[in-house]
Amino acid sequence: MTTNNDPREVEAIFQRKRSLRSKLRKELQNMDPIRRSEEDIAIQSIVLGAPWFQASKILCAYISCAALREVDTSRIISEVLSKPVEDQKKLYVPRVEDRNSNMRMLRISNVNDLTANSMHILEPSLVDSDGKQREDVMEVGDPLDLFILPGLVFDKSGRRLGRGGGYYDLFLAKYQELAKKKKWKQPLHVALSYSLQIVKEGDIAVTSNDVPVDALVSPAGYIPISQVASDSGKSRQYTYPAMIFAVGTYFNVILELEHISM
Ligand SMILES: Nc1nc2c(c(=O)[nH]1)N(C=O)[C@@H](CNc1ccc(C(=O)N[C@@H](CCC(=O)O)C(=O)O)cc1)CN2
Ligand SMILES: Nc1ncnc2c1ncn2[C@@H]1O[C@H](COP(=O)(O)OP(=O)(O)OP(=O)(O)O)[C@@H](O)[C@H]1O
Repeated sequence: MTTNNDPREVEAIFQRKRSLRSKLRKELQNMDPIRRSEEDIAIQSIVLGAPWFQASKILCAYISCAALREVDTSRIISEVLSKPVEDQKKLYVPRVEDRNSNMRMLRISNVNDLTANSMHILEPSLVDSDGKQREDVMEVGDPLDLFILPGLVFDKSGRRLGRGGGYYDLFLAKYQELAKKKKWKQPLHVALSYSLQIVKEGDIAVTSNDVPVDALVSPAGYIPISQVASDSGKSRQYTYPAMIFAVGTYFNVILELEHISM
């Protein structure tokens, strides 16, 4: 991350971002639809099978918009919502508040909770079907485990370029503050990306507001970037004390058995 205060430098970065965004928008529009749907299936299968997804209890995900050529999340969303409410992961999805980059993440427990907004993206209403105020992720007493993030362009150092609204960067910054204040572990930030959306390092210009991701999921697999992401990718995590305990228990059992057979 760079701290840029010089307005000319910031303007140059915004210009580079705008031109990269328009290049990628075109490439996504031209992507072969069969390839796109194959990649949608591959990416979502990787997420659904991942230990960090399966273990997550509270997560935020985006509701994909086909017209924007976003990686499909419908299988992930329906998998979460297919469980009875009492066994369901708590799922929070974006709702745009205003034009000043403010969005909230509200809980849904059913796909019928969503209606299209002015940008044709499905969003939750403020109140649920019982007239109750929807739960906001910023007001949940427990830490979020996972963010499943959209974006237009990514690189393998964790840089992410969104659609230019700044909604996610602002929201992620606010959530990071909250987690820090509460002394919670930060949630894993995972972005979903078609293969053509990953560009070489150095191509994405960033400012100090851009929040990096921990990992990418592309059709080629899970791409961990941060140390937590590498650890989260392992299906079983043994800490040293746990290993010593396991080995100790093994020898105790052997000794007990020998004792019995004597
Ligand atoms: N599925 C999804 N939901 C989301 C986001 C997102 O990126 N994806 N957002 C993440 O911020 C917020 C909404 N922000 C958005 C920002 C721009 C556009 C959009 O239609 N952009 C057009 C270009 C508009 C223009 O510049 O004239 C485009 O990208 O083609 C949509 C949503 C909250 N919800
Ligand atoms: N933490 C923040 N606080 C205030 N403004 C912010 C913050 N993050 C981003 N913004 C503003 O949002 C606008 C767009 O930012 P940027 O180009 O980084 O968006 P993006 O990464 O494409 O979008 P998004 O974060 O929604 O995916 C900029 O004007 C930027 O100043």
